[in-house]
Amino acid sequence: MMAEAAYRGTLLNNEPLAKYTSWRVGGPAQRMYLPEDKADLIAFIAGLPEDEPLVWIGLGSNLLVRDGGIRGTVINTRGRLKDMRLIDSARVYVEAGVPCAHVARFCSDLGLTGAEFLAGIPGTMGGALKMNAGAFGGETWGIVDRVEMINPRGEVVARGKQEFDVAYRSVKGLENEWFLSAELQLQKGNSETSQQHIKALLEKRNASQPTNKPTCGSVFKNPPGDFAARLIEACGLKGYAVGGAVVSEKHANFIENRGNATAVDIEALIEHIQTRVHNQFGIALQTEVCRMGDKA
Ligand SMILES: Cc1cc2nc3c(=O)[nH]c(=O)nc-3n(C[C@H](O)[C@H](O)[C@H](O)COP(=O)(O)OP(=O)(O)OC[C@H]3O[C@@H](n4cnc5c(N)ncnc54)[C@H](O)[C@@H]3O)c2cc1C
Ligand SMILES: NC(=O)C1=CN([C@@H]2O[C@H](COP(=O)(O)OP(=O)(O)OC[C@H]3O[C@@H](n4cnc5c(N)ncnc54)[C@H](OP(=O)(O)O)[C@@H]3O)[C@@H](O)[C@H]2O)C=CC1
Ligand SMILES: C=C(O[C@H]1[C@H](O)[C@@H](CO)O[C@H](OP(=O)(O)OP(=O)(O)OC[C@H]2O[C@@H](n3ccc(=O)[nH]c3=O)[C@H](O)[C@@H]2O)[C@@H]1NC(C)=O)C(=O)O
Repeated sequence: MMAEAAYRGTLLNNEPLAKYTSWRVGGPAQRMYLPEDKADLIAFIAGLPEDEPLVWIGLGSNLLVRDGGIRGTVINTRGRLKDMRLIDSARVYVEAGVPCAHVARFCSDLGLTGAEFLAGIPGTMGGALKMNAGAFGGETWGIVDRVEMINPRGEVVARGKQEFDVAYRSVKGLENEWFLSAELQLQKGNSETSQQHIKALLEKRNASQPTNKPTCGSVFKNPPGDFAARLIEACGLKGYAVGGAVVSEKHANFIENRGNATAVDIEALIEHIQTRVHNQFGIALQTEVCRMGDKA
């Protein structure tokens, strides 16, 4: 590792990850780096051995970290890389650690429209770019113009949207590069209308999803032409539990941690659901949630 004086952020050893994931499960990170700001993160990565395994996390709202934890260095942007500013009339610069909800609010306050759908997505902009997070007809890459990325040598590269192969909850073209920031292209609109839109979307979401429970959102992607939740409910799996992990009674594509779930419980429940849906409907559900780390 590099000399301590060379960076301004915080380096933690053997840091438990459960408190950084919305499911509240996961073993320790061998090392975790909390950068002071973007320049500090670039310097930190440039100073690492090129073969140091790097894993990035934002708000951990789409992560299943296994109980054995993660080897190498976890870059945690939560509460860091949080600059956001208006570039010109309808363009916004946003760093990877900014929560999606803050982007939605910032844009609506400025009378810019297009980012309202981000309001209820409990992740960072970095996670939203990686996942092409979307809701209620909006998708992250629908409002992205260009991004700034970093590679394992600490080199920063500007990339245009056309360099990525973007689809439903999928972004290809990211080999060994991570997001530092994005430039969003919004439309001029009306602040009050945007705020009302956000309110309506949050109400809709709270009515159908267990937003106050520890979950990772939708566990599975929707298969073409159908809904994972419909299939899981039709298999009679609402309320089905493995250890502390249970299929939500409110929304069948959500798995709740009842308080004492382990990653093993959650993975076993995921596999059980896949088997049951496959046996009954012949459909192989694909996970949306990102699984990482070692088994305990
Ligand atoms: C209650 C609830 C509701 C949800 N609703 C939605 C929804 O409506 N729509 C939706 O799409 N998702 C939804 N999600 C899932 C989740 O919020 C999104 O996928 C979100 O974009 C994840 O962001 P994050 O910062 O938490 O990423 P994390 O979970 O921390 O990481 C997710 C992935 O992104 C990678 N990553 C993180 N930061 C970076 C970076 N800077 N550069 C490169 N890779 C990075 C990680 O390595 C990992 O592979 C929901 C989750 C919850 C808990
Ligand atoms: N704690 C739990 O049991 C659950 C947590 N989660 C998710 O886990 C992550 C960590 O939560 P927590 O430890 O409570 O941290 P915080 O409540 O401190 O939230 C961290 C950031 O996430 C934003 N956020 C929190 N909830 C939501 C939401 N429902 N929709 C949009 N943005 C949200 C917050 O925005 P703002 O500053 O505007 O409040 C804040 O910027 C968040 O993504 C949270 O949504 C999901 C389900 C259950
Ligand atoms: C939460 C996420 O994203 C969400 C996003 O918030 C919402 C709103 O746009 O639309 C998707 O959910 P979804 O497809 O389950 O949307 P919903 O409208 O709740 O349900 C779809 C259908 O499934 C049925 N349904 C839903 C829940 C349930 O328990 N049982 C059931 O049968 C509903 O009746 C409806 O006909 C995204 N999920 C996926 C996998 O695409 C996420 O990705 O983590």
